[in-house]
Amino acid sequence: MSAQAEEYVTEDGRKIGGVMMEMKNITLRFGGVVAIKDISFDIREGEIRAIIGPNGAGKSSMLNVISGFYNPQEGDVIFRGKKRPQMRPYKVAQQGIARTFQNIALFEGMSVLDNVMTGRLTHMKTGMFGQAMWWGKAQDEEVYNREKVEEIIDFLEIQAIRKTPVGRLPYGLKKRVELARALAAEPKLLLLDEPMAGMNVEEKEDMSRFILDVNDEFGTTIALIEHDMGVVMDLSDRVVVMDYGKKIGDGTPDEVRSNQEVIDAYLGVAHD
Ligand SMILES: Nc1ncnc2c1ncn2[C@@H]1O[C@H](COP(=O)(O)OP(=O)(O)OP(=O)(O)O)[C@@H](O)[C@H]1O
Repeated sequence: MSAQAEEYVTEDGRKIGGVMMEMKNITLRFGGVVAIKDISFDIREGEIRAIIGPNGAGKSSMLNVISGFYNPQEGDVIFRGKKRPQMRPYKVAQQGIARTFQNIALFEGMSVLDNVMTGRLTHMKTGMFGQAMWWGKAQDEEVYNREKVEEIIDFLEIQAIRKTPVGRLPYGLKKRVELARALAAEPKLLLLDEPMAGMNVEEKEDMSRFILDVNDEFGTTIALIEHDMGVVMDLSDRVVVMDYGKKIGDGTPDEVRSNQEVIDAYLGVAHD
């Protein structure tokens, strides 16, 4: 556990609040494979929290538990003080949790704008029937959703490509569009699965800046999986380290860097 037990302000002036999400004694099995073994950790309001570890350590499985995609066989997920019952991922999304994927999951034939618009779906109240019956209200909602989406497109500096089909974009920009779509949901907790994977140095710098800006500007809490240790140590307030489904480290970047078990299992060995 990290030294910071109370709310605190980071060196760069960001406010970290109380516990937003608590993972308590989580165990997740796939048949005979134990992907997560009795892991507990928390995510605090406003922080950037990383999950690191070697391939197959269970990081994606953990992100999928947080997003409600997998239900652990044991343990509790506590969100803002309440135990979360087993629920479908779209219900979890409605609670304010959005994510991006390790392998980009966008609609390649659709424009950037339309892709980002799909991120608003959790906020749309009227639906198609309502739109037919109650045209005025649906139209107001559409205008509001458009404004939100345009705001995010400006924020992530993708105005110039807003009409471009996503399939034509280079990899780094697709990753940014995926971030835009997740942000369009106005999440309280944003989950990023390897946001830097496959990027060159310049693209990584851009993505790091956007992640920090999102956290700073919107106060969004962020949990991310990432293999680039330079990025992880620069961005994160605290880091959880997993190995073979177990938690072997948890703390500030400095604490984790000097943890011998973490060095032996991960930091001291070459990885992608
Ligand atoms: N849907 C699944 N069915 C069966 N086994 C799975 C499934 N998903 C993950 N596993 C297994 O669970 C373990 C943890 O996998 P997971 O993908 O969570 O690790 P990871 O740390 O995210 O790895 P990577 O860094 O390679 O993405 C592995 O042994 C993996 O083979």
